[in-house]
Amino acid sequence: MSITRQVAEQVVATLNNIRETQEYADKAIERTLKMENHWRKAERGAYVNTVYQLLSLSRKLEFALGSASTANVWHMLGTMLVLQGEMQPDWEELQGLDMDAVQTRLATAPQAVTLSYPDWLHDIASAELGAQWPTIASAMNERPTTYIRVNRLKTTPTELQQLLRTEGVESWAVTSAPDTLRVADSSQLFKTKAFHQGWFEMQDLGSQQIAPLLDVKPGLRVVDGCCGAGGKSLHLAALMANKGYVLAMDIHEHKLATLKKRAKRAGVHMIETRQITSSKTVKRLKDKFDRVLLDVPCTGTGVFKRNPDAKWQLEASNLAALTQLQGEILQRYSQMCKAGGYVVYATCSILPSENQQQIAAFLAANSQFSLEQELVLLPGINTEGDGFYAAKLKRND
Ligand SMILES: C[S@@+](CC[C@H](N)C(=O)[O-])C[C@H]1O[C@@H](n2cnc3c(N)ncnc32)[C@H](O)[C@@H]1O
Repeated sequence: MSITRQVAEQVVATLNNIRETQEYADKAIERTLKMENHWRKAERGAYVNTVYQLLSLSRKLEFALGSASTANVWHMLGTMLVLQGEMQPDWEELQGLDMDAVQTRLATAPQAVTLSYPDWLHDIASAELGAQWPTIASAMNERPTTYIRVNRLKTTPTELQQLLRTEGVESWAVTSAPDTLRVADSSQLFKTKAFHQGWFEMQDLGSQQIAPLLDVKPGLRVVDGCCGAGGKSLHLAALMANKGYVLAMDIHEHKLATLKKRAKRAGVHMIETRQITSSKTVKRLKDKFDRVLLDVPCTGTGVFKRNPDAKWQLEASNLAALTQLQGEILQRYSQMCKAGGYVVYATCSILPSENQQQIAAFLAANSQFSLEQELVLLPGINTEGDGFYAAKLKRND
C-alpha cells in the first residue's frame, strides 16, 4: 500500500476542506504538514502526492463513481489507488465501492473526462495541439520533479551537491543542463544551509532554459519587463557574472519586495526594481536596453503538474483576456529594445494561441523584428519538466 491509513485520513480531510472552503491546495497542505510534524519523509511525500493527484484526477474519478457518490472522497481515493494498479485497501470507508461499475462507466467516458480536464480547455487544446494533446494532458497529471538552479555567483554544482548531502538532501546532475540539479525530496530544501547561503534557487528545468536565450554578457543593459518575484532576473544576473544592469519591473510591488530579498541572499547587486504604475513607466525607457525579457502573464497551462487545482479555476474568458494582454505587452514593452538588440517573449503555457500565434501577429505588424530562435517545451513530448515557450526576436533596424 502506497499510503497508510493515517495518511489517507489526512488526505481525505484536506480534500474535503479544499472543496468546502475553496482554499488553495498548497495552503491546506502546509497546515496539515505542520500539524503532523512527526511524520517521516515517506509519509509526508505520500500525503502531498496523493492530495495533488486526487485534485488533478478529480473529474475522472467523480465520473467513474457516478453522480450518487461524487462527494465521497474516500471512494475517490480508493478508486484512484486501484486504477493505479494497487490492491483495494480494506478500509471500512471503502465498503460499497464497486470497481466493476467504475470500469463500466469509464469505458463510456468522453476523452475530456478520462484525461480529467474541463471541456472548454480540452476542446481548445485538442484544436490547437491536435494529436499531441492527450500525451501532454496525461503527462501533466503526473507529479512534478523538483529542480534547482545552481547559483554560479557563489558555488559550483559539485560543491552544492556535497553541502546538500551533509544535510540529508540527495541531488543529481542533469546531463542536458549544466547548472541544474534534480532533487528527490523538496520538503527540506528551504531549511538547508545551502539555501540560506544563496547557493541555489528552486526553478523548473524548462524555466532555466529561458534566460540563456537572451545571450547576455557582463556589462549589458537588460530589462525584465514582467519580473514577478525575479526567478529569471536572478538567473540573468548570474549569467552576467553580476556585472552590468538588470532593471526588473512588475505591476505588483510585493513581488518586487520578494525579488529584493532573493537578490540579497543570492549575492546579486546589479538588479534595480521598479514598479510599473502607468504606461509612462515603460514609454520613458524607449530604445534603452540591449536585451528585453517579456515573461508575460499567461494561463499557466504548462505548469499544471505543479498547480493541479489551477486547471479547475481557469476559465475560457481568462484565456481571451490574457492573449489580449500578452499582445499589448509584447507590442509596447518591445519598444524598450535598442536597434541590434534582442527581445525574448516567454510563457509557461502550452497553447499556441499564447505562443506561436502571438509571435506571428507581432512579426506581421513589426517588420523591424525577425525571429531568431524558438523554444517549445511540451510535457510528455520533449521535456520531463514543465511546459514553456520562448521566442527570441532580433530588432534589425
Ligand atoms: C509569468 S509571471 C513572471 C514570472 C517571473 N518572470 C519569474 O521567472 O519568476 C508574469 C508576471 O507578469 C506580471 N504582470 C501582469 N501584468 C503586467 C503588466 N501589464 N506589466 C508588467 N507585468 C505584468 C505579473 O504580476 C507576474 O508577476
